[in-house]
Amino acid sequence: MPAMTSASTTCPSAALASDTHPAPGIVPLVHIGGLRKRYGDNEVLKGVDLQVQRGEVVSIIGKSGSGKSTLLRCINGLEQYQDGELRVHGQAVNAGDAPALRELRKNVGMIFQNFNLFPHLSVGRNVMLAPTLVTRQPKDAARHNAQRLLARVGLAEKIDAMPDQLSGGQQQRVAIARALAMNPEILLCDEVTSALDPELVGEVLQVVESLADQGMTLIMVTHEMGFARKVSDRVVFMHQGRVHETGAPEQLFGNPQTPELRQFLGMVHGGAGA
Ligand SMILES: Nc1ncnc2c1ncn2[C@@H]1O[C@H](COP(=O)(O)OP(=O)(O)OP(=O)(O)O)[C@@H](O)[C@H]1O
Repeated sequence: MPAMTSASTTCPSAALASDTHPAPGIVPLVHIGGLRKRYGDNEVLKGVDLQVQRGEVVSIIGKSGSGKSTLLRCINGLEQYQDGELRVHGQAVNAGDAPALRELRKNVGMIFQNFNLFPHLSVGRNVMLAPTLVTRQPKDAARHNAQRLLARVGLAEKIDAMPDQLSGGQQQRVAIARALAMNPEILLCDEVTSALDPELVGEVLQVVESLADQGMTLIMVTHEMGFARKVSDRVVFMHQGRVHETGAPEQLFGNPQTPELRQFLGMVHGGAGA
């Protein structure tokens, strides 16, 4: 994980909402500028700016309804946006362009709150599905790859089990293995522990942390403040559809600059150590 610094939390003004600027010549893996997204009359993203560098671990926090999931879904092309720039790997993300989306999904994996495994397919077939369908990987190679990925999430022996034979934590770990099957450069994690019983949260966070340690670029929406503080290079606080404050975890949690962030941290876990 590269050490990221942010000027944003040192300047308590409009700069709070601005993002870290990469050194000249370094193209961010994800570039988001002035992104706007509406559902009908409800403008959910009101000009989001965010740059994510290769290998960076970014956590997005904020109140319910602040637009966190919508932002992730835009990055993965699951939602159309109305205005602004959104580029992954230098390529514009356009939810209406099916061939471009197929390419995007090879680079960007996503894990959802509710696992979204195919219930009628075995664990192994769930993991093999995208490589065999999208990149026409031969079945033997895909199964070998699935075995390797399931071992990585501690579930090698479950390759022939059905999803309903697994606990929620195990299902989520299969979902992570499935997301890794296309060898993505970026993993988007949308509240991946929210649907789990508390005793199953740790095993999933451990897998996510190991991916972070291995250099995976991660953008995570999370309500696990302690986890965000521990694994992130940078934390982004969203408020009312904008990036309101951003910075290194120790800055953001330890020295919040805006009343909105102070209030939010006060609401969750008594401030996650803030
Ligand atoms: N498919 C949709 N159609 C219409 N409105 C939507 C849709 N998805 C989200 N919204 C609205 O967009 C706003 C932001 O939702 P979003 O899920 O992005 O927030 P969030 O910050 O991720 O919240 P939470 O922490 O509760 O998941 C909310 O007002 C929500 O009702």
